[in-house]
Amino acid sequence: MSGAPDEFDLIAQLFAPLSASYPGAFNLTDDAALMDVPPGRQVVLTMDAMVAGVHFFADDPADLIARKLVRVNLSDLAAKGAVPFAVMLAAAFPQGIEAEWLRAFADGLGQDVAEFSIALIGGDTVSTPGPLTLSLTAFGHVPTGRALLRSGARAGDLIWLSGSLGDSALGLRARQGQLTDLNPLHRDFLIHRYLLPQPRVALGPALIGVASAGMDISDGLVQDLGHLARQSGLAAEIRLADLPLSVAARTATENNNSWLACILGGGDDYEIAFTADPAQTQRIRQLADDSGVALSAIGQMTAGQGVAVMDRQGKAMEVAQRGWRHFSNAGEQP
Ligand SMILES: Nc1ncnc2c1ncn2[C@@H]1O[C@H](COP(=O)(O)OP(=O)(O)O)[C@@H](O)[C@H]1O
Ligand SMILES: Cc1ncc(C[n+]2csc(CCOP(=O)(O)OP(=O)(O)O)c2C)c(N)n1
Ligand SMILES: [Mg+2]
Ligand SMILES: [Mg+2]
Ligand SMILES: [Mg+2]
Repeated sequence: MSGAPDEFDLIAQLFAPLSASYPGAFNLTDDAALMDVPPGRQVVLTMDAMVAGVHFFADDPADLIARKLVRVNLSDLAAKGAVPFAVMLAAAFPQGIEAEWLRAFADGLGQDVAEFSIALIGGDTVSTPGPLTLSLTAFGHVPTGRALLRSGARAGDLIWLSGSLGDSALGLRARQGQLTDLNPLHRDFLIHRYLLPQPRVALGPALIGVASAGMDISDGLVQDLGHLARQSGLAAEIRLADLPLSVAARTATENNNSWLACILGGGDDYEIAFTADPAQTQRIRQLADDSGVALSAIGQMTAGQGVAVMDRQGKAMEVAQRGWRHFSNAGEQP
C-alpha cells in the first residue's frame, strides 16, 4: 500500500495477515467467519468500543491505540476466566487518514494478536466524518458452566484485586496537565499504564474453581464493585489501607489527598476484582507467586447493599468519584 489508502488493499495487506492462524477466517476474503468450539467449552463474547477524545487521545501512537483496544476486551474475557482466541474489528477511520498511520495501527494489532495468541477473524472498515471510532468483539472459551460471573459472590467472601489501582487514571490526569509535581520516572510509568493496559489473561483462567465471582475494573473500583455486589445481592466493604498502589501512585497521593478520589473512581484500570471464600486464601497467594501478578485482599462481601470504603481509622468514607459514566441523568443518585 502506498500513498492514500484503499479500503480493500488495507484489508488484504494489513489485516488479512492477522487472520492467518485461523482457517475459519478465510484470509478475510468471505462474508463471514466460521467458528468451532472445542468440546466441553463454551464461547465467551464481549465487545468494547473506543472513541478518540473519549477513551484515548487522537494523537496517541496508532500502534498503542490498537493494542489498548485489544487489551480492554481481553480484560473482560479474563474476568470471566476465559482463554481468548479471536477478535473482530469494526473500524471507522476519519476521512483522509494516512497510510502510514494505518500501517502503524495494523502493526500494533499484529503485535498483540501474536502476544496473546489470538487471530483477527473479521470485521468491517468504514470511513467517518467524525472522530476515529473503533469497536472490537473478542471471543474466548471456558469449561462449560464454569465462567466467573458477577453474581457468584457469597457473604463472607474476601474481595481481591490484581495489580495496582489508579495508575492509569493518574496517568490521564498527568497528560491533561495536572499532577505537575510528579517526578519524570513516575510520570512515565503512570502514562504508560494509561496507554497500554495489561489484561490479566493468565490469571483469569487460573481463577476458575477458586473465585466465586469476577469482573474487570474499567469505570472505577467503587462503581464497578457496586455492579458485582448488586448482581450477587450483597454489599461490598473495602479498606482504603489495603488498596494496592504502585510507588508512583502512592507518591502522587501522599503529596495530594485529592488524588485519592481518582484512585477509587478514576477507572481505566483493567485489573480484575474477584471474590473468594477465605478458605481459598493460600491458593490465591500461590497463584500470585506463580503468575507474578500481585493479588491483594482489599475487603469482603457482606449482607446488605452498596459499596462502603473504610478509611484508615475504620470509618466509612465519603467517596467523591465512584466511576466513569458515558451518560448520566441529572439528579440521579449514583
Ligand atoms: N449497546 C449495547 N447493546 C447491548 N448490550 C450492551 C450494550 N452496551 C452494553 N451492553 C451490555 O451491558 C453489560 C454491561 O456493559 P459494560 O458496563 O460496558 O460492561 P464492561 O464494563 O464490562 O464493558 C454487558 O453485558 C454489555 O454486553
Ligand atoms: C482522553 C480520555 N479521557 C477520559 C478518559 C477516561 N475514561 C473514558 S471511558 C472510561 C471508562 C471505561 O470505558 P468504557 O467505554 O466505559 O469501557 P467499559 O466499562 O465498557 O469496559 C474512562 C475512565 C480516557 N480514558 N481518555
Ligand atoms: Mg463495555
Ligand atoms: Mg468489564
Ligand atoms: Mg464502562
